[in-house]
Amino acid sequence: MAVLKVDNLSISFGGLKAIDSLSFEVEEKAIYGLIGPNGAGKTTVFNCISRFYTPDEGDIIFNNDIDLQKYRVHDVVKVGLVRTFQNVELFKSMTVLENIIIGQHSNTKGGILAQGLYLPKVRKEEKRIREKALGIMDFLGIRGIEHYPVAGQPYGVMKLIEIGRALMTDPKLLLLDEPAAGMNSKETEALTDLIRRIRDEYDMTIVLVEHDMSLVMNACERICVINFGAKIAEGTPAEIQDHPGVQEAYLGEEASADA
Ligand SMILES: Nc1ncnc2c1ncn2[C@@H]1O[C@H](COP(=O)(O)OP(=O)(O)OP(=O)(O)O)[C@@H](O)[C@H]1O
Repeated sequence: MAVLKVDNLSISFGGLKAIDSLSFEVEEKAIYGLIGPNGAGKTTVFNCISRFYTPDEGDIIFNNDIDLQKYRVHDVVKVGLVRTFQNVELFKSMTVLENIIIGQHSNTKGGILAQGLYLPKVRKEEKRIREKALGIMDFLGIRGIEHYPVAGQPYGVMKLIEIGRALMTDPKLLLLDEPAAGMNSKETEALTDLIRRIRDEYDMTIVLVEHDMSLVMNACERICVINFGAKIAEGTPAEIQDHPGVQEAYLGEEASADA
């Protein structure tokens, strides 16, 4: 079953067609990569799926029959879709644990009155949330820093905290925007393994945008390549590596960088 279906998606900014009739499907429990040269439109696709942008044309169907365009940006998490950002978006003066717990905000049980009176069920709920966050920190290998502020943490750790916050929402689909950016090769290797473990242990589907080809080729089972907002190839990592159109798109990028 396709957990995400992007059908004929287009969006323009002024005269620029950032996404051009793009279609792709992501099977349940897949790790799916969306790649392409700088400015190809990858983050724009994520922004359309997660409702930051409203496309000019096309459909985005989640979990078989949920039309995501009927949801507002802060409601998509309730249907099981969550994303991380290219530039880490965290509350830097708050602690690591507080940042992770914020992810649970949409799923908290207990009404305003119960919370205001701090009734036993609210205390029990807080304990449950705290234990869940600490369990996620254990899983991510960042236990022990829960009471430190996020500011001052290494960039690679901040990326993990952002993933932890996303996991708190029990997503069915996780969108990772450049999870390896700013990581060294050892951290990227560990992240590749972690992405697979997240899929397996949390039983979810992952779509990632990434420039680091070692992560893309080792973590993803299927890859969609876009350039100038349009799909130029789709297939397994081996098929994508051998695809002449893909090599050309990336070589074009190198040539313009050299100029
Ligand atoms: N809000 C916006 N207003 C105007 N143009 C935009 C907007 N968002 C994206 N674009 C343009 O759309 C195109 C695609 O941008 P996008 O950020 O999606 O590319 P990308 O593939 O994610 O790039 P990179 O790999 O460099 O992050 C670019 O030309 C960008 O300048």
